[in-house]
Amino acid sequence: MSGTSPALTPPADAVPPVRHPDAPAPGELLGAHYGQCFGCGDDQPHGLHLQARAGEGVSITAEFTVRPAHQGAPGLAHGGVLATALDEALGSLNWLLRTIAVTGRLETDFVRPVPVGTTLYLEAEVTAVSGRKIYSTATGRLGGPDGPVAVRADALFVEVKVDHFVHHGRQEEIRAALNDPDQVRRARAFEVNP
Ligand SMILES: CCCCCCCCCCCCCC(=O)SCCNC(=O)CCNC(=O)[C@H](O)C(C)(C)COP(=O)(O)OP(=O)(O)OC[C@H]1O[C@@H](n2cnc3c(N)ncnc32)[C@H](O)[C@@H]1OP(=O)(O)O
Repeated sequence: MSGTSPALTPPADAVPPVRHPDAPAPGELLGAHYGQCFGCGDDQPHGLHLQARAGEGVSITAEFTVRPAHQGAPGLAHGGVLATALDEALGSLNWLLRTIAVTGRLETDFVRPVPVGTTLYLEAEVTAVSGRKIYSTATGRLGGPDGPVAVRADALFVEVKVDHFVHHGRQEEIRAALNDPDQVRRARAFEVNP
């Protein structure tokens, strides 16, 4: 069974997404938005270490290899881990729009079991934008970019200001992120919609 709930159907006044002129070129790695991010952070030992690559338009590709630490059932990936990989892939799209946004809603279909050792080939794209609301969709395929779909997700991200993190996050991490010597990562986190 699959389908998208009405909350994830763009309204009639939604417009196609516009790739930012300074977005990374197709084929370029996006890099992490925050070193400690569970989805993409290089400095996060427990993380998924997802590396997204810019595609055409407002799309990305990424690969995620399921490790023993990601199991739910014996030998199979935990669904929550797969949803995290999809969430991260979808979240990375916002860098191509140069918008900071957080996941408001994420609907996931688990179509096939994903064994440990498998590499999931993820593709994600923004489909529409309506004010602060960003609609996007993603798939994860087994064995290669043209392999069978194992997971898919539709999402609504909501644009926020940097204040969102300053108000809700812990001061020590915010300060560390502001002082990050990696200028691109700092720009991704804080300078896109002052
Ligand atoms: C320190 C480093 C910084 C890093 C920066 C990069 C960060 C990247 C991180 C990436 C990590 C990976 C990604 C992650 O894991 S992001 C982490 C997981 N997500 C969150 O923590 C978000 C928590 N939620 C919120 O903060 C608020 O609820 C938000 C900000 C989402 C909205 O509250 P806000 O008060 O601002 O706005 P609003 O309530 O007026 O809503 C606005 C519009 O949106 C519509 N709507 C809202 N929710 C839903 C829903 N569930 N279904 C359907 N629609 C929904 C709503 O109807 C309205 O529509 P309309 O009436 O206008 O038509």
